[in-house]
Order: sequence, then structure tokens, then C-alpha cells
Amino acid sequence: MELISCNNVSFAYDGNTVVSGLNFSVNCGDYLCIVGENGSGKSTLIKGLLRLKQPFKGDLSFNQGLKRSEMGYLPQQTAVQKDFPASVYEVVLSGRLSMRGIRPFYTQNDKRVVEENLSRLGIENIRKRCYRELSGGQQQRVLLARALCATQKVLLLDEPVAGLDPLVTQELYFLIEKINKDTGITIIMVSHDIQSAVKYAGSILHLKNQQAFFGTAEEYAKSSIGRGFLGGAQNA
Ligand SMILES: Nc1ncnc2c1ncn2[C@@H]1O[C@H](COP(=O)(O)OP(=O)(O)OP(=O)(O)O)[C@@H](O)[C@H]1O
Repeated sequence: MELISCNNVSFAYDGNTVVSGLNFSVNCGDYLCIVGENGSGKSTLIKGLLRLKQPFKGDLSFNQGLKRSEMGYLPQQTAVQKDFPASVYEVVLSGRLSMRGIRPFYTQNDKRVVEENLSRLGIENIRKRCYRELSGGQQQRVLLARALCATQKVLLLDEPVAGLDPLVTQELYFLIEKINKDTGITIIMVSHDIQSAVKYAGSILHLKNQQAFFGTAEEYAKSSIGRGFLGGAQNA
């Protein structure tokens, strides 16, 4: 069932188009990787999917009543976020803020969802630790648990493994794959790690300021653009 559909969509800043010709759809339970070089429009599309930016042209529609507040988001990590002075528990609990609305307190259900996600990400035992004292891999687990607290439908992940060592990167990919398979949550991930995108994702969207490819990961690996990019990644 189609959850998100994008028909001839372009995005622009001040009338200058930065990405165009977007024609793709995301079904419930899909695992989509968005790839492309720096400046190709990936983050702009993520802003569009989060409804923080309107398409300049075309039609971007969200089906099955998918609300913005039902999309969990793990942003690119900034230096300020890495230094956030709160406990692991507080950071994960803050994922329930959008559900809380105007209620001044968290409910038992909010706390139950937090426990579920602390356990799912294997971080129950570090719940009292200060977030900024954790390793990069632990911080990403905490942010993933936080994003999961906000959704049962879609997770948007913007370069979740950037800056992590190979072992921690693998662990995070396994976790994301498990979440997708066990819970059916749709994954939309921006990544520069093409090898892993092809390995783990079901479909690939390649941007070059326009849509250069959309199809299955298998088709992408066989395509000339995919082979070119994979070759480039291998030689990088
Ligand atoms: N707020 C903005 N105002 C004007 N132009 C912008 C703005 N944000 C991005 N752009 C431009 O839009 C284009 C696409 O940028 P975007 O950040 O979406 O690319 P990206 O693929 O996510 O890049 P990266 O891999 O470096 O994160 C770039 O040319 C960028 O300079």
C-alpha cells in the first residue's frame, strides 16, 4: 500500500530549482535509501518529506492518514547535538513530545513506549548516563530510540552512520534492518555508504539534482549509474 507518492516534484530555494523530476513512491514496510553526491538534493527532499518545505512544482502526497507527527526523524548529527546536557532517558522520552501535544505531563503509555525502545536498542543499562559522555555509536542508538518513540509508521534517517567506525556501523545497520523486519516500520535513509545501501535497502533513489534512478537495490547494482557509483565508492 502506498504511503508516500511523489509525482513530478521539484524543490527550489528563492525560485531556483535545486532538485526536479522526482517520481517515486514508498510503500508500507519499504526500506528506501536516498543516495547522491553532496549538494544533489537529498536533505532538501527530506525537508519535503517532513513537510518543512513545500514542493515548488508537482504533487507530494501522504496517504493512509500519515501525519507529520507520526514520522520519526533522526537528523544529521551536529556538534551542538553531540554536546546535549541531558540523560539518555530524558533524550529518549523527548521523542514523545509531539504525541504529548498540550498535555503538561507524560502518560504511563509514553513511559511504556520509552521502555520498549530502550530495550529494543539495548540501552536500558545506560539510561542514567549523560548523553554527551557517550560514544558516537551509543549516541546514535539513543537518537534512534528517540525517533522510534515518535512513530509506528515511518523512520527518516539522515546519514545515521556518518563518522562511526566499521564495527559500530555494522551494528547500527543490523538494528535498523531488524526494526524494519520485526515491526514493519518503513525506513527512509539518506546515505553516502552505497555498498551498504545496496546490501540492506530494498529500493534506491539516486539524486543528481534530478531523479537519476529509482528502483530496487538489485536493479540499481546492475544499472550503469549504480555500477559507476559503486565503483567510485570502492575506489574512494
Ligand atoms: N536554505 C537554502 N537556501 C538556498 N539554497 C540551499 C539551501 N539549502 C540547500 N541549498 C542548495 O540546494 C542544493 C541541494 O542541497 P541539499 O542540502 O539538499 O543537498 P544534499 O544532497 O543533502 O547534500 P549533502 O550530501 O552535502 O548533505 C545545493 O546546491 C545547496 O546549496
